[in-house]
Amino acid sequence: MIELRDLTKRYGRTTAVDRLTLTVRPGHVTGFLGPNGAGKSTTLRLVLGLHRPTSGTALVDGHPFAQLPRGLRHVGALLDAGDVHGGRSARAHLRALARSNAIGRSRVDEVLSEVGLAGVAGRRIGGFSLGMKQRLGIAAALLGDPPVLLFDEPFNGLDPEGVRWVRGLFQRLAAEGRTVLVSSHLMSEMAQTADHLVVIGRGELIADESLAEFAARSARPHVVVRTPDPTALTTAVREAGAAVESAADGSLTVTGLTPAALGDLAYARGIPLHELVTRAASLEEAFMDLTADRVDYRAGDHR
Ligand SMILES: Nc1ncnc2c1ncn2[C@@H]1O[C@H](COP(=O)(O)OP(=O)(O)OP(=O)(O)O)[C@@H](O)[C@H]1O
Repeated sequence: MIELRDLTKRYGRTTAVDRLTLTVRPGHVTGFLGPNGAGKSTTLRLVLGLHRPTSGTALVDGHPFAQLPRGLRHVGALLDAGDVHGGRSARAHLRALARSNAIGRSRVDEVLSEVGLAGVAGRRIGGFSLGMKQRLGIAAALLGDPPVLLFDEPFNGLDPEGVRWVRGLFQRLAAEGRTVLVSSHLMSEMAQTADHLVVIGRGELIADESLAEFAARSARPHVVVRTPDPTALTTAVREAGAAVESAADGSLTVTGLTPAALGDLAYARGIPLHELVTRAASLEEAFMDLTADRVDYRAGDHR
């Protein structure tokens, strides 16, 4: 279990993490989401004791990580897959980690085959692709068979087969009763990976709930209509206080009216409708809505 209490980290005038209080529970894959610069990596680094909090606490199974001896047996983490000594072989890299954490040598070959790198165990890491480095980072996280695992953007550089494998691995680790926290800035990745979501923006907690609750709470149903008189319908919808957007295929997407209200409105104005369907907002849209006013970096934003 990971417990954050009022966790705050400031770098000069930037507040990267702002009074974050939450509990990440075992038995779940928890997706840790937020736009670029939201504070995800900083939070993971605080949990691992790589940075000191300005205030507040981060506990792993009741203790600050730095106080846990032989850390890899308590927490496995993949932070930056590129941050490894390129001159070493994959096996030598993992053996060094195993030695300093009092983990048996045989475990190295076990995790190498688990992540699919057994065939290249003797090759220099410097020649590895990004996807192979991600697999090596995952092997390092698994090395100590820890109850708590943290992964920062683990899908970077993985091919579709790799993505599917990582998803299955996370789900298995959670089913074994471990705490699995996975950061990403892409909701679409998390929708198929996590069963619980923690969303932050500008260092603050925005949501902490199951994937199903997130979808239900944030769903903003749209009604998609086709009419031979889109101009009249657009005017009518706007006069009714709802929003409407036209698509390249000629359809209109209406937000803020039920299908019945929209049908009645068109009937009252004598506007024929040729199609009327409801469409749930995607999780990606729900995420964008939720974080819209907490995005630091937006294309076309001149500040
Ligand atoms: N060492 C540091 N010194 C100064 N500012 C920092 C440092 N590390 C992070 N920050 C700032 O803290 C904020 C949060 O950054 P962080 O990397 O934790 O976000 P993130 O959610 O992981 O983003 P991304 O999805 O882009 O990786 C950003 O404004 C960043 O510029």
